[in-house]
Amino acid sequence: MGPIALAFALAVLAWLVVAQSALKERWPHWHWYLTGYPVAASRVLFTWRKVAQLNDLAVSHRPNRALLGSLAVKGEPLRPIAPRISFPRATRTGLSLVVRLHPGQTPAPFIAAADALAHAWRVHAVRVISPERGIVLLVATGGDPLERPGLVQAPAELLSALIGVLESGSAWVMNLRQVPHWLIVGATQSGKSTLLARLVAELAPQPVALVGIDCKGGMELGLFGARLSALTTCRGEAVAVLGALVAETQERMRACRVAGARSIWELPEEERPVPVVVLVDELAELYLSDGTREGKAEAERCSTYLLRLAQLGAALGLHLVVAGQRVGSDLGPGVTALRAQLSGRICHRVNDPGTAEMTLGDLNPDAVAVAQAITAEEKGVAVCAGADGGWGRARSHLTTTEEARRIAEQHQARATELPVVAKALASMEGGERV
Ligand SMILES: Nc1ncnc2c1ncn2[C@@H]1O[C@H](COP(=O)(O)OP(=O)(O)OP(=O)(O)O)[C@@H](O)[C@H]1O
Repeated sequence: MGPIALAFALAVLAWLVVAQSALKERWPHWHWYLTGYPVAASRVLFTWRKVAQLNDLAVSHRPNRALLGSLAVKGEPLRPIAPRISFPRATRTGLSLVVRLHPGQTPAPFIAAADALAHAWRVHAVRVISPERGIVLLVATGGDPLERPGLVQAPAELLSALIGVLESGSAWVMNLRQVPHWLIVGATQSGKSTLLARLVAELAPQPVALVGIDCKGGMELGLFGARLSALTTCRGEAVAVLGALVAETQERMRACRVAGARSIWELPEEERPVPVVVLVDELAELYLSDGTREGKAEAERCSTYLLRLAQLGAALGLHLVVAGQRVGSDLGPGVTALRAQLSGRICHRVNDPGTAEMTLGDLNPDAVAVAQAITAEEKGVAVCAGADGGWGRARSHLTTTEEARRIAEQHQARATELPVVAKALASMEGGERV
């Protein structure tokens, strides 16, 4: 090959490399269709029989028992047959294929083999769905969809917030009417505050009162001060506000009883009190006592009030969103009881396995392992679990501090006054706190 031909070949190669990385950056799905899909589809077709046999997905049509003289012997029949699969179909983020189950098979062994399939096909993950009896759909995702999550849409609903994107590519929505209370955990710099900022930005335009409890001096929630109906910056104030909110639940209960309603949502619209979302940043600040008698009493009162709000709040339009770096029974006996009431769970990267276990362990042990695998680079990535037992990885949309402040100021007219809370805070300023 002459030097000119060599230079030309190198130039073409360099151009291909640049074009491919530009394609990956700007149109990732086209990059996948042209380069990733053909390779992955061939792997699926060439490896299916072997992978099915190794993972007990293949069955034999012959019985696994036979008579040997007067003895019945049981064993593994030779030549098990892998279930039939369709040709892998390309999707925007991966591929999918249909498996027709043999009689007697169920989707369970396919679910157990999902990880082995992902490794065999060298894809990010394989999900197993059974859309109809006798059929299993294997959906493979080529790369991690949370690395560069696209923008998604969700219908606007009262008390519902579009938080980000789920691993499946669909919208990650926090709907407080469906799951009334949430626990959010994550180590420092994992993305908790960004998630809270996103939640405030989504709730700010809605007719909802927001109460901030931020005992780290109001450094995090203070940004949204303009849109908050109340903000407490120390535990003394938090006790007063939480106590006032418990009194508010009693008042709402009385109103419901008089009207013969079982929740505020059954009251006529003009009589319905405004829903309240209480945001707590750093749960530990409310629970840890400084050893003094007053400190202990304050922590106990916080714990009792939070538990009371979590128990009664759902039907009365009072919702808790509690965030913290660590959650463990060492914070106090009330923490485990509170966790049981917070049915929505979000676990970012955590420093200790105990916190992941405490957040997700009672819902799904597999979710704990996935949460522990979140790395420090995956900021905003979390495992999210709802009341229905379903869970998955997700990533919040990045809402900057500046954006959140701007949205809060834009909607400050919606910061409804809560008279009982204002009274409790005023009485503190007037006397107890000095
Ligand atoms: N969804 C996201 N996508 C991209 N970057 C994110 C996302 N969420 C958070 N980050 C980035 O991660 C960094 C830390 O986020 P954040 O302040 O929310 O963490 P945190 O858990 O609240 O930390 P701390 O407890 O120290 O306040 C920020 O610089 C933010 O830009």
